[in-house]
Amino acid sequence: MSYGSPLSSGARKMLLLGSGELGKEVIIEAQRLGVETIAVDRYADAPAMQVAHRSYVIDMLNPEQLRELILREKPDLIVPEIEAIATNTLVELEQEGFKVVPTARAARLTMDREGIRRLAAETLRLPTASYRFADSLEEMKDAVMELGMPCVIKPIMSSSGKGQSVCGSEAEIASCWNYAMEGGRAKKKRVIVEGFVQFHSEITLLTVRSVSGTVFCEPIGHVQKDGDYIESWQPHPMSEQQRRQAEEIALAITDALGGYGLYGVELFLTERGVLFSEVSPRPHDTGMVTMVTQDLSEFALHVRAILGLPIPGVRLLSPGASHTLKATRDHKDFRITGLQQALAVPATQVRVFGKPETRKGRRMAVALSSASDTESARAAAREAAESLSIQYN
Ligand SMILES: Nc1ncnc2c1ncn2[C@@H]1O[C@H](COP(=O)(O)OP(=O)(O)OP(=O)(O)O)[C@@H](O)[C@H]1O
Ligand SMILES: NCC(=O)N[C@@H]1O[C@H](COP(=O)([O-])[O-])[C@@H](O)[C@H]1O
Ligand SMILES: [Mg+2]
Repeated sequence: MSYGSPLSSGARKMLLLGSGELGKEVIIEAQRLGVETIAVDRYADAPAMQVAHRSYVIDMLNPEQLRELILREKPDLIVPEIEAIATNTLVELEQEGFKVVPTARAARLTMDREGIRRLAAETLRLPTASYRFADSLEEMKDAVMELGMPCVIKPIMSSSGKGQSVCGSEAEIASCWNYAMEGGRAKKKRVIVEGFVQFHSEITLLTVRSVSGTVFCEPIGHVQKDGDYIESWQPHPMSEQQRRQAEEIALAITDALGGYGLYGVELFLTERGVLFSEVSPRPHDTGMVTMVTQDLSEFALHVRAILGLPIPGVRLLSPGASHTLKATRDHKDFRITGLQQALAVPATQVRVFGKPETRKGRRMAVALSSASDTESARAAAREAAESLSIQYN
């Protein structure tokens, strides 16, 4: 394989659909290999746009706008960075000869919770939480009564916990439905109701499919609040049996989705074994920790894999942890403070995403620490993240 310099006629062009903090790191890694990068999102000045060669603001859920841009740019690689994309258009474009990462089908199936859950639980027979789908408050009531409480209600199209709630009593059913309707991103009024899993811990198993075969990273443990991640660490201690089950599940789901790229397989570790939760066909937020733990971060691995380059192995260089900084209100005029104190914590780095606006609960930065053990790394990353704050003017 050979290609010219970025912006020359022989350049290898990567177009990223979604331009958040994860995409920003993907673009940086692609540029390190001399790839021309184009960032796309629904709003201007998104993090990845700030480091790409050029960028576009479009409604990525609009099939015409998406097709028009891709035909204009003719990228060598189309790299979905979020779920909210007109994925049927990606399927068509793939049939027309474009390369969608890892595959257009993987993007389509993971775009909504129903596609991936039915593939995992019904086709592949992987163990998951019990679940039902519902299209109205009435149907949801029946599903909740059938599965029992507590249960978890999620819009079928949402991410980072948006519109997700735990229903603990009959009196809460209507407010859970309303919350899901507000938090879902598409017009679809459909929810998944899941039995509440009493897990000991939950992990992300980063799984890379490349020309060299499938490679697993060390498991990443994480803590979520309101459906969104707060801290993660690597490696997470697991028994031999748990590790075997986790890898079997990850191999089954990633083989079924196919293509080259890095997948984030989310799993619950429970008394009755390892359960599949969901999978991202792209770098995972909890995997930002790999920027300080591995020789190749999850972003470097994704880029290598999708370019068709070899990945002979991944080395964990040190235990490490990440801890997020989240905004507490919606604002346009703000400053991030506390870097002085945060970076005084030994073996610690910070990524400030550069998002143009805050929203309540929006992730704005992350602290990353390495240490001789994960507990010390967690304490350091927490201390650094808690030193940071957002000053709203
Ligand atoms: N059935 C369940 N039982 C118990 N906890 C759950 C269940 N489903 C989800 N959770 C909790 O909520 C978190 C977020 O859920 P999920 O991953 O389905 O949402 P998401 O919006 O897709 O998040 P993201 O986009 O960040 O991956 C999980 O990591 C877990 O902590
Ligand atoms: N759990 C998925 C996830 O973390 N996705 C990351 O968050 C961005 C959206 O952030 P925003 O909502 O703050 O714009 C996405 O673009 C991606 O980088
Ligand atoms: Mg998740």
